[in-house]
Amino acid sequence: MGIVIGLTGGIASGKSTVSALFKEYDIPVVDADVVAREVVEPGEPALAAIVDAFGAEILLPDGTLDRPKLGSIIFRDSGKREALNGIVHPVVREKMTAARDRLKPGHPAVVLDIPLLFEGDQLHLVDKVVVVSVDFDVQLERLMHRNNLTEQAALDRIASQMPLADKAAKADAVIDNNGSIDDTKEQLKQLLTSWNIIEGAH
Ligand SMILES: CC(C)(COP(=O)(O)OP(=O)(O)OC[C@H]1O[C@@H](n2cnc3c(N)ncnc32)[C@H](O)[C@@H]1O)[C@@H](O)C(=O)NCCC(=O)NCCS
Ligand SMILES: Nc1ncnc2c1ncn2[C@@H]1O[C@H](COP(=O)(O)OP(=O)(O)OP(=O)(O)O)[C@@H](O)[C@H]1O
Repeated sequence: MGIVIGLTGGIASGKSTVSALFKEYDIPVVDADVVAREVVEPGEPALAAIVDAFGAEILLPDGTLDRPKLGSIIFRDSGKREALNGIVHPVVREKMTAARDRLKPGHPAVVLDIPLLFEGDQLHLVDKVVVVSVDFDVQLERLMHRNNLTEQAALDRIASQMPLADKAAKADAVIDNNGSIDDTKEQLKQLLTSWNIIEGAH
């Protein structure tokens, strides 16, 4: 029976980057962001609930969710963010739990990549928590660059989450992703070795 690792961090701190490194060890990763996209596809009940709460103008002409528009609303307004979370999170949690239970028996470790693991009180889903951490200025720079955001929009997104340092303080292990990908890869290898998930020579 595999150990369930909760992978979290701040927005753009490098969770997807570290997820890809876990996969190199054949450790399966279930990504909450991917699940959260699936549950709002056209025809899904969560999309209908979002339209009820935010109006039909939250849809693109083809009936799919206008993600940049919804993001520009909810990252600036905590009440609206809570309304969206209340619609999407229960469905995501149910699907993450099912994926975890399906994968756990066949693998030495399973990773649940959950950005809001702490904020959403989802610690009960996992056995250990790994936080991917970066300094604030690196996070801001990478976020602005990756999402092509203004500084203010990037600051709003960062402020909508628990401070990364608080997450790091609560983690079982912290991966420092300020340096190169190779530095990060080496830290993951050390961690998986010390938790007896891989052998040192791997
Ligand atoms: C607001 C939405 C439409 C914006 O979509 P967009 O494509 O721009 O961003 P994406 O989904 O790729 O998320 C990027 C990152 O934003 C952060 N984030 C997303 N939603 C939230 C939220 N509700 N609160 C705080 N941070 C969030 C996470 O770090 C996530 O990794 C989308 O993020 C969404 O539907 N969010 C609600 C669901 C959710 O909480 N997802 C996070 C994991 S369950
Ligand atoms: N060690 C690194 N050196 C340079 N760039 C990096 C490094 N790690 C990640 N990045 C870049 O920083 C950005 C954020 O990384 P990534 O997408 O992995 O973060 P994330 O935590 O998964 O983000 P989100 O919370 O939005 O899902 C990406 O553009 C990625 O290519």
